[in-house]
Amino acid sequence: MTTAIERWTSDDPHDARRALGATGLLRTFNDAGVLTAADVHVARRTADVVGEDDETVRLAVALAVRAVRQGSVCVDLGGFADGGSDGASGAAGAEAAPLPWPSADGWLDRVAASPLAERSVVRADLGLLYLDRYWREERQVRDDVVARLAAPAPPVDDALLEDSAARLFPGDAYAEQRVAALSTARRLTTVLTGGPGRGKTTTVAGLLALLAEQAEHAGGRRLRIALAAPTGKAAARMQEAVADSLGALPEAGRPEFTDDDRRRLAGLQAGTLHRLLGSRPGSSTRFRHDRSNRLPHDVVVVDETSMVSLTLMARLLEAVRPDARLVLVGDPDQLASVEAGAVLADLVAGLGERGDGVVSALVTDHRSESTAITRLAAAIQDGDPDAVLAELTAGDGAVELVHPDDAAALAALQDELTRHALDVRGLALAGDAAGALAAAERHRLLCAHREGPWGVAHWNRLVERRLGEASGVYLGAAVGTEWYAGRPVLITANDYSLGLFNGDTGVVVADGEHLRAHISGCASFAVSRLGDVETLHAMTVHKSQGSQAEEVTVLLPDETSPLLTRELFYTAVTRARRRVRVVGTPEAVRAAVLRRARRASGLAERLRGDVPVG
Ligand SMILES: Nc1ncnc2c1ncn2[C@@H]1O[C@H](COP(=O)(O)OP(=O)(O)OP(=O)(O)O)[C@@H](O)[C@H]1O
Repeated sequence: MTTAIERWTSDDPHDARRALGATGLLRTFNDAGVLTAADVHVARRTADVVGEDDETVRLAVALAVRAVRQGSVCVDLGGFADGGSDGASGAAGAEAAPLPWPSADGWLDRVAASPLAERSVVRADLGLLYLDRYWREERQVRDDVVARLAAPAPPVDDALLEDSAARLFPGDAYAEQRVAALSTARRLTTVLTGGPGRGKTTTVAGLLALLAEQAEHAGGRRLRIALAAPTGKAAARMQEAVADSLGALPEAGRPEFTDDDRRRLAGLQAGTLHRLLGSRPGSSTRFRHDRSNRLPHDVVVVDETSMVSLTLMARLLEAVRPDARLVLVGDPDQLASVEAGAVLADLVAGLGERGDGVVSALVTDHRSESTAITRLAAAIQDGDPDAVLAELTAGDGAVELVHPDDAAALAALQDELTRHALDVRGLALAGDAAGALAAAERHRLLCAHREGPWGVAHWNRLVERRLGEASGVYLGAAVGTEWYAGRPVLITANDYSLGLFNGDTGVVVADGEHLRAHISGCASFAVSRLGDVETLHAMTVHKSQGSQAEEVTVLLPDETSPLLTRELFYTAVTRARRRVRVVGTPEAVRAAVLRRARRASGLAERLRGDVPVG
């Protein structure tokens, strides 16, 4: 039986992923780099406790643990036995030696009949194998969504709603958003999707004005609105964009927010989902607000929902009041959450086909200055590698493909990166913080990997070395030289005392004898006060989610990299506003377009099942 399953490899006999003392199938699959020590450990411990000796059952449990580690909610054991990919990661590795996969026939049934299932350690459902916690969470999300969809629609004054929608979403130019906003206003639970610049935030701003007006018109108290996002940076961006929309000067053909709208929405603040739900020290999966202590808000809007894991969605759904509106906003084509689940994509897949307005998709691009970038992103979404390659090689200055063996082009890229870094450094040395920040945000170098020749670490070092050579000083990771004027930085952990969020970016700027880090949209800090920072000459595509730059260079790894997926490529390309350069072989481009970052999950199927159409 052939296997094309992602494997780790290591020559180090002491590699921490090797499970000491493992035997039988667990040993074989650990040696082959399919399972890590943690997968094996959990399977062995739980099986030993209940006295389960069947090696194939033990292997199945280890694979379920592995699946969660890789972002899936469950595992399709049949997918392995069929050969081909594991269905979850879709990863490559076809040249590795064949593995002794148990026959798919009866494998899941044996697990279902085992004491491990009896004791609810694992669950077999929908032909999939779950660890108990994820099975519960998936069913809870399904049950809560179904209950919300079956609940009566919130009352609205239709005439007033239509009237105000015409003012807030005027004419043909805003027709798509008007339809979406009206549909959202008339429902308790909705999903609003769209890629970058499709007008999602504009729609949210108008929608909130509509809802606040409705509440006031109904004579009730002021509408309580929660704006939340998975990261602080995304929350800050939403707050800023909504405030910009509300405060925009009157202009013919544009949304017209009145002083009454502004009064009703004054003081609107966005925050992280964790903060909204009430983080509890020592627990990342339980919050202060839950089913017995619901959130007080009448409307809860969540932006960047693609980054929300199954667990967090479960916690959100149990905390939102059953009669409060919930609006989930995001781009289901982007990379999914770091933790297990692909909830937004599942909601869209499970509810989108109903065509009843629960899912509204915004498709018109209002931002990209380049139609070539828009076409490239669309071709990636369509999974059409020929169209993607045609777009990349059409000679449009806005999109470009650079072959990694093209030494001259790579040298030119390095020169350009150095020039860009020198520009930033020049402004930073001169103490021009605003100029340095703007220059730093003009270009982003995005990598799939952290390590290796196409990884963030390598390119950060390379740019620092060249910058140092050009500046005549040593700059870089060594103690005492890591802080320098012009160092672009990425904040990697929330720091509530400083008001800094994971994902914030900035530049180090000279202030007389001292160095200060100026963070975009935030204050400046003595560099000694910053703890969790990384250098940002290059960053991972994952970390770039939720931000855009004028120009983007994407370094694709070779086609065997398991990280190379359509979602990664799409996310990277859509970070660019004006120009995108892809460094990779045509084979890597093809592999990226064709390989889905599929996460095994049963949520879409559960939702497709028996949700009432309302
Ligand atoms: N119907 C429209 N006509 C013209 N311009 C629009 C329209 N809708 C939005 N815009 C403008 O397009 C830009 C992008 O809109 P918006 O920020 O609402 O998109 P978004 O989907 O939230 O983007 P992102 O996900 O990248 O934050 C904004 O400058 C906005 O003012």
